[in-house]
Amino acid sequence: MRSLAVASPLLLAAAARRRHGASASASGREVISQCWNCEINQDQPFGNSIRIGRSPGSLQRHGSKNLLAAAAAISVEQAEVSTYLPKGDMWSVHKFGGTCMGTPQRIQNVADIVLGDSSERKLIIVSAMSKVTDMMFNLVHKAQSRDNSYTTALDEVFDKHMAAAKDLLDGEDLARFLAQLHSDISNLRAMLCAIFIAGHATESFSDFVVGHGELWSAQMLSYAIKKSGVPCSWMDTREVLVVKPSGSNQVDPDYLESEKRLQKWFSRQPAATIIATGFIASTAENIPTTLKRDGSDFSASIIGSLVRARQVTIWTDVDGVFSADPRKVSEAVILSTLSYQEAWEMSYFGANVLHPRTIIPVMKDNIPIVIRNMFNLSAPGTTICKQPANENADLDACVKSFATIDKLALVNVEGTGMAGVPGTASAIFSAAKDVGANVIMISQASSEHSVCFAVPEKEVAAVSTALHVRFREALAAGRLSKVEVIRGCSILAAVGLRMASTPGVSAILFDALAKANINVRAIAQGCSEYNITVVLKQEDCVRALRAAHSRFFLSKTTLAVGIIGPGLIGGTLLDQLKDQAAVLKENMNIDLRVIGITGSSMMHLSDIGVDLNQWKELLQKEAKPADLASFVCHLSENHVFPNKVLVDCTADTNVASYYYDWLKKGIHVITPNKKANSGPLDRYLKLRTLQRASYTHYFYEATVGAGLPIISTLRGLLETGDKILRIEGIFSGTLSYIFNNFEGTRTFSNVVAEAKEAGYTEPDPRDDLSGTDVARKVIILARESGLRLELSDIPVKSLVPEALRSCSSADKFMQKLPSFDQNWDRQRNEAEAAGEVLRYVGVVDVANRKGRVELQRYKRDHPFAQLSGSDNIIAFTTSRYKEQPLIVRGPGAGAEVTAGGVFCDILRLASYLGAPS
Ligand SMILES: NC(=O)c1ccc[n+]([C@@H]2O[C@H](COP(=O)([O-])OP(=O)(O)OC[C@H]3O[C@@H](n4cnc5c(N)ncnc54)[C@H](O)[C@@H]3O)[C@@H](O)[C@H]2O)c1
Ligand SMILES: N[C@@H](CCO)C(=O)O
Ligand code: NA
Repeated sequence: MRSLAVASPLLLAAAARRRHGASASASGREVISQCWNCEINQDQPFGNSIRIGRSPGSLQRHGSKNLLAAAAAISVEQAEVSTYLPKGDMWSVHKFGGTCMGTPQRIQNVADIVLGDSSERKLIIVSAMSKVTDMMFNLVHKAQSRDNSYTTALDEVFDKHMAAAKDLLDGEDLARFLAQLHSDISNLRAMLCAIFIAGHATESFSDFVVGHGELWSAQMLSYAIKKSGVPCSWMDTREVLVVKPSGSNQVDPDYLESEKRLQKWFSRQPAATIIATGFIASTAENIPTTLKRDGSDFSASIIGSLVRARQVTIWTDVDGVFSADPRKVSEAVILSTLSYQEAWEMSYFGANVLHPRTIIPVMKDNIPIVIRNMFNLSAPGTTICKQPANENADLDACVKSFATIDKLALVNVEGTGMAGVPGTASAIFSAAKDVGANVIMISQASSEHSVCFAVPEKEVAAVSTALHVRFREALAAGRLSKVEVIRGCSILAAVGLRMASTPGVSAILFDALAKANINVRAIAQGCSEYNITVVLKQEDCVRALRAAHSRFFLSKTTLAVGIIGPGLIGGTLLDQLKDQAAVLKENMNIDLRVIGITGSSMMHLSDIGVDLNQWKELLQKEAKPADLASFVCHLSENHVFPNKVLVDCTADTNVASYYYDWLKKGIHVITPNKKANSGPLDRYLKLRTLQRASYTHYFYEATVGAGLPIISTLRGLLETGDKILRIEGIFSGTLSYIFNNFEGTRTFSNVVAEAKEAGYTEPDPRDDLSGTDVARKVIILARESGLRLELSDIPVKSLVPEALRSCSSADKFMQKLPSFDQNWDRQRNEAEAAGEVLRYVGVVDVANRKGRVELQRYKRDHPFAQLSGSDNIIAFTTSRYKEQPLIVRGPGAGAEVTAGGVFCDILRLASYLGAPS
């Protein structure tokens, strides 16, 4: 005789009752023995099993339902309720999913979390260990396909749990668990054998097999908790949760009946910590069933509602609910709160939040659900609750999240014959329903000339055919002009409860899409206003998502920065940005992201921001050949960041020639490079005109006096109506240093080498010695003051010996310079004999519309003779500062001060863009 063993949790319950002193129903046992000729094994530590001594043929004859109904008979006849289930704030409910229960160590961590919760009463819902539910489904699948490898697959299930238990438990607890596991596995083996023979598993048989994963994980966790001395019971939720099937793959909880059963269960086992199985339940007839997809979350929510818990915490492996899919939007942020409706909307759109039905049970009692990361306990998680009343009503905060759905098609039904004709919409959608298509969004303009709706792309052919059939006559008669299908569409949805009744939200959304050059095919917004749905081309979807997300979620003063020329100044700037970025973000809400660095040979690009701690290595190891055009494209086509700036730290005329194009593209420009402002006048004027006419900014403070506030001082004077008469001074840090230090102790060429070494000179020091660099500064200030001068209009006294002007490189020049030292000694001695010093000065003679650059001798007590180091001194003589000029003095060259000046311009830009002051 073959022996088949079946364990029903309801029978387990009966045994549990016996352990607690209640008597099992004789009638229940009778039904079972009639059907199965079995004996109830009462020795099992948890629940029991029934040894069945009849051929498997009777399984089909009587059907699984009879068996399970028999068990029901036992369970329905219960002992009197003696202890009432307390309800309310003392309860906290936790749910741990399969990943959280994935290994013995994780189960122990779960136990620690549970033990760490100081709530008076705790109910913990657990899923099966990760992958176990799939393994169990696979067993059923194999058995019913008559694949006898189900037996080895069952061994794997056994091994997995045995290994986990051995790791986690010891002594008597381990022995009891293993005995139960053995017994369950042998029952399952028998049941699978029956399924194998029948070649078929009923849904309830399948649910019964599959639910074992939860039974084992719940028992293991309860032992693990007990091990630390805390009393703890485990609950087979099939004894408690009663659900009714409702349509395809859905069930509705029967709250009244479930509450009654929970009361009863609790009266028998009034523990303060209860570990309950997720996912599984039973029908009103006590047939095992499951809560279907994401069932454990649903279990937690239903049970949370039954005990009116203070909170339901869903533990998972992410820090909370993101504002958008983080795989698509690296900038996505964790939301601290979400209303029930928002969570609902988002989960509809495939955001991995919670299944919408999970929210319903807790929503009616306003019980918050908190999503927490079990692997990052420091993350506070996302709380899903009733909309907090005093939440900040900032326009940008109205949108909580963005979601997308791909692989859709739009169907557009168009024609003049629809307007004012009742029933057209009904006919359209009943045609869609008839072919089982799921309509995802609908849009109809009030002119009623067209109705458009989105369906999954795979369903559109059937919908289109159905519509052509349904409207054959209308199409033939011309009342409808077309039934059109547009494939390759996606939906972008913006979700937020506060969008309702807040003007301007959709304007911001559509503005962001427009700026990213994205065409919107259809729009829908219901009058609940929780959701704005936009249909667009699928290939635009991620770009649209990023553009919209960044517009609502990034700080308004997030700046994407492209650095051109990471040499002395550019490199120092990158280091300064690295050191200061966190402070700026924290204190001023300015988020600076360097998304590209290009030198003359290599460039490194990043979509979200280069790690500035290793920019040098990245530029060597993760770089591609430099290409300015694609560098600029990388910046301009980035739709994550709303504001972009190119910082030109080269001395290159060619790079400077592109500023106009960049400004035209809406990219701001900042530079210490003097070439654009001192280049051809017409180009300069064109650039400034464009800049004035647009809201794109161009800053170049470091072109004169490095970090000293020269340009800004001049602008301040001009803009407030002062009249500039004359600007004169020492504009060259290099030449200042040279003449401040050329005092007879070192040779002239030595001092030049020192200036180069100190980083004061231009890449080629001849640009300084020739006076060209000073002439450029004079031109920049002259033009700023309104003079229309060309560089060639400035007479310049060059200090570069005639013979060295054509030297092929800066290095060769430096090598040959010592041969001219004697000449310099002579000039210096002559000046000294007259009590004077040499100084190289620039003059902008605004009154006479002229400029000049010259080597002059000054008396030792003249302010220009008092300088040290690389000091610049600039004197503004104006209508207001006539008697005494306004003087700005300080180091006017060098890496730190120059990069600091460029950095200042970046922050100036941020404040123009709305950063706090
Ligand atoms: N050194 C100072 O004290 C000072 C002060 C004010 C202004 N500036 C200006 O700052 C700028 C940079 O000076 P620096 O001392 O850092 O020079 P640098 O030679 O050290 O750096 C310039 C960098 O630009 C790169 N480069 C050149 N052409 C390029 C191109 N077409 N594309 C990409 N990269 C390119 C070079 O490879 C180099 O890395 C110059 O315009 C200079 O006039 C310097
Ligand atoms: N080479 C320049 C740098 C500052 O523009 C100087 O020496 O002044
Ligand atoms: Na300056």
